[in-house]
Amino acid sequence: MGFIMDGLDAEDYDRTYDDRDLLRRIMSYFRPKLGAMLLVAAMIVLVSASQAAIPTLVSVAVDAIADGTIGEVGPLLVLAVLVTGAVSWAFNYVRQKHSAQVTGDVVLRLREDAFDAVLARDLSFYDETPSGKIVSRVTSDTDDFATVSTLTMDLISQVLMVGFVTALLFARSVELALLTLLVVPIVVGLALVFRRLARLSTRRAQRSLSRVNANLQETMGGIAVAKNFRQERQVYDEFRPINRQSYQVTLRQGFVFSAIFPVLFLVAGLATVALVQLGGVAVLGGGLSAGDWYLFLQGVAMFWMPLTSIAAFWSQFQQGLSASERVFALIDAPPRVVQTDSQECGRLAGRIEFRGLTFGYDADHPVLRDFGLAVEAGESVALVGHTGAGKSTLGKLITRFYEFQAGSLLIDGRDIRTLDLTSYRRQIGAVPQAPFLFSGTVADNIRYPRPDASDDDVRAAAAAVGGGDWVEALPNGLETDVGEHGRALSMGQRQLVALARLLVQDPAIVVLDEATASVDPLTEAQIQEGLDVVLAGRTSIVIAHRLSTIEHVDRIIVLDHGRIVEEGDHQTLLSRGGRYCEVYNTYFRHQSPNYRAGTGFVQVGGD
Ligand SMILES: Nc1ncnc2c1ncn2[C@@H]1O[C@H](COP(=O)(O)OP(=O)(O)OP(=O)(O)O)[C@@H](O)[C@H]1O
Repeated sequence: MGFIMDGLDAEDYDRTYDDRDLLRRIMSYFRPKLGAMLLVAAMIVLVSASQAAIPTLVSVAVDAIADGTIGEVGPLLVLAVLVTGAVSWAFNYVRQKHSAQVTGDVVLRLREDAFDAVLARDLSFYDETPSGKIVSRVTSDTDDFATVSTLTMDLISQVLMVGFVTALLFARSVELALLTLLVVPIVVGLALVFRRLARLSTRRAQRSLSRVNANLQETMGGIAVAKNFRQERQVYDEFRPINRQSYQVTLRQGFVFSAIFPVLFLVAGLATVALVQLGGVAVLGGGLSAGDWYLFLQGVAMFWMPLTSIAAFWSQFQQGLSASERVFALIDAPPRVVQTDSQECGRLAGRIEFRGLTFGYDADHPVLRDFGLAVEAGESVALVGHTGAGKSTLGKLITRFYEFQAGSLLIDGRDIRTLDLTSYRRQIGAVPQAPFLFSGTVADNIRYPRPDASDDDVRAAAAAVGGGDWVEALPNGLETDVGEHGRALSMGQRQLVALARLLVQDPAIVVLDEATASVDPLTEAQIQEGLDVVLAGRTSIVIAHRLSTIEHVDRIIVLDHGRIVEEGDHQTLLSRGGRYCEVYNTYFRHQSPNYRAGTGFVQVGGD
C-alpha cells in the first residue's frame, strides 16, 4: 500500500458515527420535507405497480395467442399496455421532480450548516486544517450526501418492485418462485461483504480528493511567491504524487465497485438458466401455460435487476454515508475557545491584564509560561523582540482567537472567558501585517465592520487617515475597485484602508501588527498620521516594526522566548544598554533619517 495511502488519515476532528446515529441525523434533515416525501413514496408505489403490470398484460397476450383469442383481445391489450406505460411515465415524472426538490433542499441546508460551522471554528482549526480540505467537505462531500438521498428513494422503489414481482411469481408457480428466491441469500451475503470494502475504499478516495483540493488551494494562494522564486517545477512536482495518489485510490475504488456486478450477474445468469430449463419442461408437460412461462422469465429479469442494484447500491450508499459522516464531523468539531458565560461588554475602557497565563499552540510546547503583563486603559504599548518571541501570540490571545491552557486574561478586570465574543470582538480592532481586503470598492472595505455606516461616515474616516490625500490618488476615489484580496491597491494603500476601517469600527482596543514591507516616504508619513488619529484614546498593542512607532508609544515591552525581558520607554531603554538595544540595533537603527550604512549602533552591555 505504501505511498498510496500516505496522508489519507482522518483529521483530528473526524469521528466515526454509529450507523443508527448517522441515519437518525440524516433523517433530521429530511423531516421538514415529510409532505413531499410522502408524495414521492406514493408515486414510487404507483410507478412500481404500473411497471409490474406491463409484463402481466403481455403474458395475457401470449396466452391469447396460444388459445387463438388474440383477434378479440389484442387491440384492447395493446391499448392497455400503452395507457399503463403513459401513466407510469407520469407517475415517474412527479416522483423525480419532487425527489429532486427534496434532495436539493436537504443539500442546501446541509451546506449552509457546514458553512456556518466553518465560520464558527476557531483560528486554531485553520492552522491545523488546510483550507482545501474544508472546501472539499462543504462542496463535494455534501454532493455525495445528495446521492444517498436519491439512491435511498431508488432503493425504496426497487424494493417495492421486488415485492410486486415476487407476489406475481408466487401466484404463477410456487415451486419456480421458491427456486428463484433460493439465490437471494447468496446475493445479500455478497452485498454485505462488498459493503465493508466499499466503505473503506470510498473513504480513502474522498480523503485523497480533499488532499488534491488542499494542494491546489495552497498553490493558488501562494502562486505569486512560487513564481517569484521560479518554483513552478517544484510546485508541480509536489502536486504530481498527490494527484497520482488520488488516481490510484480512485482506481482502486473503481475496481472494488466493478467487481460486484459481474459476480452478481453470474449468479443471476445461473439462476435464469435453471428457470428456462425447468419452466420449459413444465410448459411442455402442460403444468404451466406459455403466458405464465413468459411472465416468469420477464418477472425474473425484473426481479434480478433491482436485487443486483440493491447490492451495488450499498457501495454508493456507503459513499454517501461516509461523506455525510465527514460533513457532520465538521459541523460537530468541538470549539477550542470555550466561553464560560456570554456577558455583554458594553463600551470597554480597554485595560488588559495577562495573569499567570500559559499558552501553547500545542499544549505540550508552551509559547508563554506563567506570563504576566498589565496594559492600562488608553495606554499604547509596543511589543518588540526577535522573530518567534511571542509578539503575535499575545495579539491572538487578546483577540481571543486561541484558547490558553492556564492562568487568566482579564479585560477591564473581567475574565475574557465570561464575555460575549461577538460584543467583545466588536471592541477589538485587529490589523494584520498585510491587511486583507474583500472584493468590492474601497468604500465597501472601509464600511466592512459597520455595514450601516453612512457615506459621510466612510468619507470622514478616509479623510481622517493621512489627511485623505491618498483617496484622491486612487483612480475612482472611494469607488475604486480593490480587486481580489485588494491586489489593485498598493500595500501602503491597503494599510490606509485598514486604518480608515478601524475608525469606522471605533474599537476600544487596537491590536496592530505593523507591516514590515517598506512603503514610499509619502505613504509612510500618511500611515503615521493615520495611526496617530486611529490610536488616540484607545488601548493599543502594536507589534512594532517601525522606528517612529517605538519612539512614540507609552511603553515598549521586549519579549524573548515568551518572557518579558525588559520594558520602559524608548529613551530610558536605549540608555540602559540592555536587551532592547540589541533589538534596536538589529531592527530599528537603520530606519533613522540620519542612517548611514554601519552606523547608528547603540552600545549593548552598558560599558
Ligand atoms: N499557528 C501556529 N501554530 C503553531 N505554532 C505557532 C503558530 N504561530 C506561532 N507559532 C509558534 O509560536 C512561537 C511564537 O510565535 P509568534 O508568531 O508569536 O512570534 P512573533 O514574535 O510574533 O514572531 P514574528 O515577529 O516572526 O511574527 C514561535 O515559536 C512560532 O513558531
